[in-house]
Amino acid sequence: MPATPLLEVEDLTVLRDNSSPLFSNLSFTLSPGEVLVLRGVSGSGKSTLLKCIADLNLYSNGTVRLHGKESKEWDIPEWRIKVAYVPQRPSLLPGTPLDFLSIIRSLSARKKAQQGSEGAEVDPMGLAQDWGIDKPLWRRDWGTLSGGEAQRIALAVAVGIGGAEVLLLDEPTSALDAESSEKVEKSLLSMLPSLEGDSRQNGHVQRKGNGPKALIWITHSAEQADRVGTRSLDLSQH
Ligand SMILES: Nc1ncnc2c1ncn2[C@@H]1O[C@H](COP(=O)(O)OP(=O)(O)OP(=O)(O)O)[C@@H](O)[C@H]1O
Repeated sequence: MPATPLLEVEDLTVLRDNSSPLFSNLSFTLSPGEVLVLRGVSGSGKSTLLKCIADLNLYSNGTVRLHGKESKEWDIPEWRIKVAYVPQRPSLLPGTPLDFLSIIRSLSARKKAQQGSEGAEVDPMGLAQDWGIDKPLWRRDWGTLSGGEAQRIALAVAVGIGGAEVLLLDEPTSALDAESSEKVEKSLLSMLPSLEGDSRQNGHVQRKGNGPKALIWITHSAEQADRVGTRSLDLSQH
């Protein structure tokens, strides 16, 4: 019997307001170590697909499973942590990044206490600092941060609180310069587990396996898609 996939999307259909499908009967699976790059013209439904997977958007048909279980079989905080959506514009969040980190930490601490698990953790503030974010920025309102600062902080929180198995990245480096973007790419890839028996795993990055197990990554850059992806899906064709 084949092993249960890490993430499984089956026959997912989302309708537009006028009832025509945005995409229909979309199916794929994701294994540990994979980076699925989502491509497609603007408006083809890439963000909507990530939000459906994160259970933040309704869909008219289909199933999403993590380790063989649908979101309703997990409790919601657990699903939010394990299948974490990192928005394209985190600067729309209320309060400061530090407030946000405390809320997420209390949710995940409660969960871990219930499960008695520790889980590998990367310090979000340390990680963000590696990406050029000084500590005082965590005390500023999201709305006062630049797009690139907010993106790096939101990513560091998603990775750093631990427990995220699939990270859903909505153009995570769209506001960054090329150098910062490649730094973020390398550290995200380095946290993945290795993809067994597969040569498409961004060979130059040493994998430590201390972070999320797999990524789904929206990008409009063909170069970035080549650098990070082990596989790609073009939503314009669905
Ligand atoms: N809440 C909503 N209500 C109605 N329509 C929506 C909603 N969210 C998204 N849409 C529409 O669904 C379509 C897909 O949007 P989505 O943001 O998923 O596209 P995308 O491929 O991520 O685009 P981009 O590359 O521009 O970010 C668009 O036509 C958008 O206007």
